[in-house]
Amino acid sequence: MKILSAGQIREIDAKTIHYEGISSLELMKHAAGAFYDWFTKKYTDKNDAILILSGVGNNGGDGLMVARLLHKAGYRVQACVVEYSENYTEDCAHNVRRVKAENIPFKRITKEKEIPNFSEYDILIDALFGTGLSREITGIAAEVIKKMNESGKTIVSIDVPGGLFPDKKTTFAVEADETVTFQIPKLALYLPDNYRFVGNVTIVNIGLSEKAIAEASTNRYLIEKKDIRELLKPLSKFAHKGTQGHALIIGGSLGKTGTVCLASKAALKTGCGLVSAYLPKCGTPVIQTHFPEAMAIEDDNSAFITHIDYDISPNAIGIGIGMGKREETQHAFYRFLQKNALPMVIDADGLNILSLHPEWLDLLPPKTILTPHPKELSRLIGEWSDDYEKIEKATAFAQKYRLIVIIKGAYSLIIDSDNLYVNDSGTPALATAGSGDVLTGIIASLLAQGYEPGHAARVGVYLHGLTANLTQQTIHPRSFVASDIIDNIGNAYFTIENGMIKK
Ligand SMILES: NC(=O)C1=CN([C@@H]2O[C@H](COP(=O)(O)OP(=O)(O)OC[C@H]3O[C@@H](n4cnc5c(N)ncnc54)[C@H](O)[C@@H]3O)[C@@H](O)[C@H]2O)[C@@H](O)CC1
Ligand SMILES: [K+]
Repeated sequence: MKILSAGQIREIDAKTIHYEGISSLELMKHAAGAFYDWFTKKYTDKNDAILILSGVGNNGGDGLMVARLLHKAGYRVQACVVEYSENYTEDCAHNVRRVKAENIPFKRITKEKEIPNFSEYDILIDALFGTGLSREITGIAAEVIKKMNESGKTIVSIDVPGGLFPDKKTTFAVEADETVTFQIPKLALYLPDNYRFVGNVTIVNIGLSEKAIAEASTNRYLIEKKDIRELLKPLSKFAHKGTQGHALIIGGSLGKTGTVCLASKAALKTGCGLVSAYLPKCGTPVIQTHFPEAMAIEDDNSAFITHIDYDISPNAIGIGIGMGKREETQHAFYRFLQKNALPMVIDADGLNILSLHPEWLDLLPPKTILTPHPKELSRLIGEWSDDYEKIEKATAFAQKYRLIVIIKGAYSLIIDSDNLYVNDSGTPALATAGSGDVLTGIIASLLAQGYEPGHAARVGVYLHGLTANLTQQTIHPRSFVASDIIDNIGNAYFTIENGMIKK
C-alpha cells in the first residue's frame, strides 16, 4: 500500500471528487461513516459520555458528522468546535448547522474558560486538525490539546492526531490511544518518535478513487499481506531437499550457542531444504541435541570462532549472531568476507564488527541484508536527531554500499535502494531474547531458497511479525519466547496463503 504525503492526499481527495463525480460533502460522509463503523464496533457502551472536539477545517467537519451519526445511534454525545480561526471550510460550517438543527448538545470554544471539564467524559474524539496542519499549534487549540493530554481519558483521533505533522518532526500534538486513519497510510503514523501521539493505528477505507491513488508516485510503502502473498514462491510438487536451498548459519561463542540453534531451526522451518551451522566446538553437542536436523561444522576453537572454513556449498549465509568480537573472530570474519560472494544476512556481532571496521563494508556483495536494531544502526551510521534524519542517513548508507538495511522496531523499516517499506505485522511480544536470531534464520532461509534479497527482507520481516499476531489469544505477550516464533512460522504461511490458521 502506498504511503503518501499530505499534499498527495489532498490531490487524491480532489481527484476522487472529480473522477467519481461526488461532492466533497459526500466524501466526508464516507469518511465519517467509516470512522463511525470502526468506533461503534470497539466502543459498544452507549452510556459512555463522548466529547467530540472539532476544528474548523474538514477534519473538524468529519468530527461533527461523526457526532451526528453517534447521536442518531443513541450515544451520549457533546459536540464542540474549538474556534482557532474564523475560516470554517464549507463542509465544516454545513455540519455545524446540521448539529444545531438536530439538537445535538453543541458548544463553541474560543477561550480557555470555555473548555469543558474533561473529567465528565469517558471518551474524547479528536477532530481538531487533520492533514491540513501547516504550522505549530498555538492559542486556544494548544490549550485544549494540553488539557486533553492531561485528562487521562481515552482519546481517539480522526485521521491523524491533532498537531501531528504528516511529513516532518512533531513535538506537540494530541496524545491519542487510537488513530483511525483514512485509507492512505502516512509515514508519521509509523515512526517510533510519534508513538506517544498516535497510539494504535487502524486504516479504514473511505472510497478514494483507485485511479487517483494509482496515479500518485511514491517510493514508500506499507507492507500488506497481499503483497507478501504475491512474493511467495510456489512449492513445486517435485521439490526435494536439494532444490529448496541450503542455508549456512555462522555464529555462536561459549554461552551463546543457543543463538545459532534458534536461527538454524527458524531457517529450516521457513522452508529451505538443508541447514548447516558453523560454530565453535562447544556448540556442536548443543545443536545436535536440540536440533538434530541441522548439520554442524566445527571451528578448531572450543569457545569462539577463529576461522570460517567449510567444504560444503550453501546457497546463502546468515552470520554474526552470538559470535562475539574477539580479535581472532574479527579476523576470521574479515577473511570470510574477502572470499564470500553468496547472498547474506548479517546481524548482531557481525554488525558490531563492521562498525569497528567500516572499510570492510566494501567487501559485502551487493544486496547483502543488514538487520540492525537502533543501537546497532547508530554504531554504523552515527546518531540522528529525529526519525526522518535516521531514515535519510540509513538510506544514504544503504545506497553507498548497495545494501538492504532492516531497521528493527515496532514497525520495522526496510530500506532497499530508493525504496522504504514499513512493516506493521508483529506485537510487543517480539521484544524477547533470541527474536533477532530467529529473524536472521528466516531471512537466510529465504535467500537460500532463491528469493531476491529485497523480497527475502520483506517476506522475512512480515512472517516473523505475523507469528506474534497469530498467537495473541493463545500465548500471553509476556510469556511469548523466540521458540514460539519458530513454532508459528507454518501458521504464518497458512495465514498469508489462505487468510486462515490451520488448527
Ligand atoms: N474532501 C476532502 O478533502 C476530505 C477531507 N477529509 C478530512 O479533511 C482533513 C483535511 O482537512 P483540511 O485540509 O480542511 O484541514 P484540517 O482540518 O486538517 O486543518 C484545518 C485548517 O486549519 C488551518 N491550520 C493549519 N495549521 C494550523 C495551525 N497550526 N493553527 C491554526 N490553523 C491551522 C489550515 O488552514 C487548515 O486547512 C483530513 O485530515 C480529513 O480528516 C475527509 O473528510 C475526507 C474528504
Ligand atoms: K484529528
